[in-house]
Amino acid sequence: MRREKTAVLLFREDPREDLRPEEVTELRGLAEAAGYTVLAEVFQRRGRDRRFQLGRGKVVEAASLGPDKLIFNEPLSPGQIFNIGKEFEIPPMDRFNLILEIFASRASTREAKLQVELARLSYEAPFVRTIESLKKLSERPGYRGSGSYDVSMYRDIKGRMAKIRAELRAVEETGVRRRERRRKLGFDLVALAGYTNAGKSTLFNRLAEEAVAAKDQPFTTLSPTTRAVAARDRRFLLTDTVGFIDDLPLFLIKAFRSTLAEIVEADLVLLVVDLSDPPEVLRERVASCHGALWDCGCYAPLVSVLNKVDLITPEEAEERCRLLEDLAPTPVLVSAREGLGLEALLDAILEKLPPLEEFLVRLPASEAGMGQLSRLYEVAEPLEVRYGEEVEVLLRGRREIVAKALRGAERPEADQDMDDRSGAATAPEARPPKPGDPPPDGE
Ligand SMILES: Nc1nc2c(ncn2[C@@H]2O[C@H](COP(=O)(O)OP(=O)(O)OP(=O)(O)O)[C@@H](O)[C@H]2O)c(=O)[nH]1
Ligand SMILES: [Mg+2]
Repeated sequence: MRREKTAVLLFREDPREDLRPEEVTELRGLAEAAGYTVLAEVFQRRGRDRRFQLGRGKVVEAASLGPDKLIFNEPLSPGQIFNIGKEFEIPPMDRFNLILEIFASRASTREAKLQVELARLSYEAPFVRTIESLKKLSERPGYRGSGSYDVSMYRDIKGRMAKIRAELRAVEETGVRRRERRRKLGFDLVALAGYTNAGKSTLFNRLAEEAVAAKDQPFTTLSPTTRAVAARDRRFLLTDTVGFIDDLPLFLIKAFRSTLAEIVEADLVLLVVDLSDPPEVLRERVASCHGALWDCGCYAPLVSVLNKVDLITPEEAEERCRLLEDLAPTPVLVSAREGLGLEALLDAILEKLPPLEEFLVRLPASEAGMGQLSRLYEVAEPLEVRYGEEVEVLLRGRREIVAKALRGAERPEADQDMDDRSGAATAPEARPPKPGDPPPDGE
């Protein structure tokens, strides 16, 4: 088993300005989201120390607990990173490094991974340069403060960044095509969004378990963060995303957006809220989620998933629902961890997805007709099939998608990263002999 990672959090309070309690909660939340167990929180009210950010004594106190990382709330300068690492032999990091670490662990697509790597390099480049020059001055070689850099690394960074940019241009294109194709094949896309640590991934796993994963469907292995789910009589793709974080540094915004591409394409967004957050930050966080959704161009309908009800009393839950009334449309109370409220959530999801219609379709009882039939099965749910001189099939699905499948057109060439078994069913020669043969008429 992997040993757990530990950290001590260090906060410097400016003598002229109190530390906001939300800042403490947020740094703790970020550290936990990055997988650290927080051993202690250390506070000091003083002006900025040039060498260590906080006073030497406070850093000694933190270091004596023996954590893997010292996490500072305030941004560290390259010099401070160098000094702290050298003096206390525990790598320091600040809020930015922490957010980068979270993004790196969450990025699931190639594009997101590249964006995160690019953000990391552009952020660290000036640090590496400073640390290299400090190293040359220092008589102690082998310093490993903010990652282990070789002395010549700065020179390589610019080259690596250029390479990543080139690869990104190629990858962005395939992402767009993949999503288009998914849509053509009749899957609705449901995306989980919300503040970091709200419980999105926990809910994702629950829903994927609960709503029988559509095993026979070709998309179950799309990516670690997208699953095909069949709930009641509806199937959809469920996608987990990286959480929103307040005051995202500018250099990270692109990386963040690319992890959110799925949200922009979604037919429905589940906005997950941690209802156990203190009431004074709750509204602010939900509002900033709306802002982030708006910023990334997501205008899909929302279901508000008010999570972690197991941590509060029913009275508190009711009070907080009222508090969020105007910000949380279609609220559903759940506990992802305990599996409470999932049925009601599925009801809400199914109600909000674009409606399905029923169609009666007649196909020739030929090889070509059978090809069409299996293609229809890919994109719509068969309710009844009668075989006679013709094949009559009653289907439920989305009108425009059924129509396209019937035409058999729009078959993109063999695709990149999708496990697509539909190709076998509709070979090009098995397409309908008469184009536009029986149109779905909603009979
Ligand atoms: N008590 C309680 N804890 C929960 C519940 N749902 C999630 N958690 C806990 O909250 C923490 C964060 O959950 P995640 O599912 O990782 O949150 P997330 O929204 O995916 O976080 P990011 O990926 O960082 O944005 C974990 O420690 C979960 O075990 C819940 O219903 N009740
Ligand atoms: Mg998550």
